Amino acid sequence: MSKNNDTPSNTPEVLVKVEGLSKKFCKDLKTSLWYGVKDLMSGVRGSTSTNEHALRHKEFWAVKDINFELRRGECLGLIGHNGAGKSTLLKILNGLINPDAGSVTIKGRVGALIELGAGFNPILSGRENIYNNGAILGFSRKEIDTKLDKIIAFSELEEFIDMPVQHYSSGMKVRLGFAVAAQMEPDVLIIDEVLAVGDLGFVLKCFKTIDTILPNTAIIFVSHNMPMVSRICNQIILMEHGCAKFQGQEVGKAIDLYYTRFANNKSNVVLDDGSLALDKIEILNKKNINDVAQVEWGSDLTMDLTFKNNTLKELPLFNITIFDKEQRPVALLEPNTERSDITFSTNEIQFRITHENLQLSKGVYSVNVSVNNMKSKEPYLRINGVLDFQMINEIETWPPFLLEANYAMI
Ligand SMILES: Nc1ncnc2c1ncn2[C@@H]1O[C@H](COP(=O)(O)OP(=O)(O)OP(=O)(O)O)[C@@H](O)[C@H]1O
Repeated sequence: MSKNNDTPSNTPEVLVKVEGLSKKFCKDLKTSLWYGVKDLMSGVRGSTSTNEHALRHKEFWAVKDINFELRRGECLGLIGHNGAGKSTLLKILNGLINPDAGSVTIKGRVGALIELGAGFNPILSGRENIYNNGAILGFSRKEIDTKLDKIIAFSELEEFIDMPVQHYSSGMKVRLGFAVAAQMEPDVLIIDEVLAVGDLGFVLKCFKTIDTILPNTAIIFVSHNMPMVSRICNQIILMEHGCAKFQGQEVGKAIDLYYTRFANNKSNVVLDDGSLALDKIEILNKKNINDVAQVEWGSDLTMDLTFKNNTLKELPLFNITIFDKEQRPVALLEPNTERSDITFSTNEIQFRITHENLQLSKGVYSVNVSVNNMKSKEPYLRINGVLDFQMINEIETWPPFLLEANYAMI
């Protein structure tokens, strides 16, 4: 199949077209087998006893009415909670399972990296599996011969290439799988979460390869790793219980929605020696929507904190850290000193903390508070996730800060 097979208008051709795709599963094996027998019998009789769009007792939609088109040069990210239906959708696309409704049209060769080790014969060596997989992709033995060295070199498995794949580690299987899938120059490349088990060096190499092949390939990428998704995808489907909850090219918006689903206001006391207890923490200049405090980009972040003082005789040190949605610390609010304006009594400790012009980029953040002895740094109290807040801004960005900038002629 030609790689420069563009439509006359010069828009890259559509390589994947998915229309009304749905797949239902049954929660119970016995019932599922019984439905299977019933369907088989009605198939033999030539009647259709079931409506493919209806659910029977104990059935549920693993994938429900998914529609999209993907062109050469585009990368679709599939994100969503565990069990949302991402892998099922990929398996339908790869022809591993049949849908109950809808259709899939794929043009060209499909390279897939779906389940770890799937597609490999465990008793065959890495080298033999390369030939097997190449043949499945439609390459002749001669064509595979010409690509073999490149595939082995990419996988960095030279030493182990004649060992049975069943003795490979998870990372080694992924290396071999990705090397075959990518080096065979597929028209459509399907990648499931499997990249997560590769080491950093290999993942970086995979990204570089994806960048190289993307102009000629349509890629479908499933991941829970949002930095990876934002790095390579130009469109997203956020799946929830089989359905597309969000679909479009606003990658940042989809990622934001994904994170909001996991935001919770449950705090977690990880250390408490009883010296003091947090009574109240509140963001002041916020808009409250759906229980999540919203802070406008560029406005001040002001929080009031009140602690019940049980035994402390001297002002402690307060560390307030802001974490992003991946639980990476992104900022520490400058700790207090002995001279800071803090109400300190034998019953209560109270203060207002302000950071002016907060320029964290759009997204959900959480706040951790730790309290230590001012001099010895001995810990009294540490609470993770005391509150969540959402930065709001029109500009979608992935980097943690969106810094105000002035432009001038020079
Ligand atoms: N063969 C099957 N029989 C019955 N139920 C299945 C089968 N395969 C998947 N499911 C169910 O379908 C739903 C979707 O599963 P799927 O593996 O597609 O989710 P996912 O979004 O890929 O999840 P994860 O993020 O955990 O990989 C789940 O409830 C799962 O239990």
